Amino acid sequence: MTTPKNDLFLKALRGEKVERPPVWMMRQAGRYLPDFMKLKEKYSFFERAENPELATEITVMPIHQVGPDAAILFSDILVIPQALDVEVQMVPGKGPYLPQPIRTPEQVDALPEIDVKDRLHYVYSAIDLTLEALENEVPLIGFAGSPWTILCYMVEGQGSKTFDKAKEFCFAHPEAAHKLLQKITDVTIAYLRHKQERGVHAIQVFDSWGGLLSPEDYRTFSLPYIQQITEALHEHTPVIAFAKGCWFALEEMSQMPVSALGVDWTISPQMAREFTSFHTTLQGNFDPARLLSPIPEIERLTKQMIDEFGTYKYIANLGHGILPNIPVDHAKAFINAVKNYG
Ligand SMILES: Cc1c2[nH]c(c1CCC(=O)O)Cc1[nH]c(c(CCC(=O)O)c1C)Cc1[nH]c(c(CCC(=O)O)c1C)Cc1[nH]c(c(C)c1CCC(=O)O)C2
Repeated sequence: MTTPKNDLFLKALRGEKVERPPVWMMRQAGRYLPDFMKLKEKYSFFERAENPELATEITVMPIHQVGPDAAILFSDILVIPQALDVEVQMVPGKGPYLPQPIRTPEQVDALPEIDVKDRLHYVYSAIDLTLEALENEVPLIGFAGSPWTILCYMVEGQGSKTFDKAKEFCFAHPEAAHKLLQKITDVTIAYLRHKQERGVHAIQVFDSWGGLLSPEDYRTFSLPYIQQITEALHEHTPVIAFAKGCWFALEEMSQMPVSALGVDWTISPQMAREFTSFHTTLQGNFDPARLLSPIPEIERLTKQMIDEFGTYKYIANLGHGILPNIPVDHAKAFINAVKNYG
C-alpha cells in the first residue's frame, strides 16, 4: 500500500502529531451534491453502486468539490444482506426495503455459504479504479455496517426509528440471533479483509443503530461482534468504530484494538475524552443539522469543537451522515473551518 500525499488522516489514526486535524464527512459521497443528483436521476442506486466507473466518479466527486482529507468508497452497508441472498431494494424517497426479511430461526439456518469476494466483485473493482482516480492524493476508507445494524435491516425489512421487530427477534430467539450475528460477522470480516488486500487505507464500521440497545443488550448483541471484526482487521489497516448513540459504551470500546472511535453530538468532547481515558483518537461530532446554520455560525461552532477536542488524536467529522438538504457551500465552510484552524 502506498502512502497518500495527504496523510493527515492516517497520522491522526496512528496518534501522531499533526499541524491541524484532518477532516472528512460521513456520507460525503452523494446526497447533497448537485452532480450526484444528476447521476441519481439517470441510474438506480444499485446501478450506481455496481458500476465501478460510476462508483469511482461519485467517490471522487466530494474530494474535488468540497476538499476533505479522505475519500469513502461509494457503496452501501446493505450489500452484505444482498450477498447473502436477502434481496435489498432502494425505494426512492423511502429508503431500503427487504421484501423477504428474516423472521424465523429456520431462515437463519437456510442462509447460504458464500464467497463474498466473488459475490461482491464489483466493490473490489470500484476500489481498484478509485485508487487510480485518486492519484494518491488522499487515503481511501472502506466500510461495512456492524453486525447488529445489518441484523436490524435483515429482520425489520426496512428502516425504522425503533427496529422493534429486530429487537423482538433477538429477545425471543437469542440463539438464532447470535447465529445470524456470527454469520454476518464472518462474512463482514472476509469482505473487509479483501478490501484491505485491495488497498484501502482504513476501515470504518458503522453501528448506526447501536444506540437503540440498552447498555446490557449492547454488550450482548453488538459489542462482541464489533470486537471480533476489529481484532481480525486491525493489524492490516487502522479501524474506526462509529457507534451512534453509544456514549455509554465508549469506555469499553476504547479497550478494543481500534485506531479511533466515532462520536455523535449528544456527548461533549470533554466527556468523550474522559470515557476513553484520553488515549483513543476520537472522530466527530458536529451535528449534521448544524450545517444548516449561517456560515459564520458553522465556522464558530467548528472552531469551538476543535478547541474542545484538541488537535491531537482528533479527526474532525460530523456526528452522523450529512443530510441531503445541506447547501454545498455550507459543507465547504465546515471543511475549510477545520483546514484554517489555528
Ligand atoms: C444505516 C446505513 C445505510 N447505509 C449506510 C449506513 C451507515 C451510515 C449511516 O448511519 O448513515 C452507509 C452508506 N450508504 C451509502 C454510503 C456511501 C458513501 C457516502 O455516501 O459517503 C455509505 C457510507 C450510500 C447510499 N445509501 C443509500 C443512498 C440513497 C439512495 C440513492 O442514492 O438512491 C446512498 C447514496 C440508501 C440507504 N442506505 C441506508 C439507508 C438508511 C438508505 C436510505 C436513506 C439515505 O441514506 O439516503 C442504510
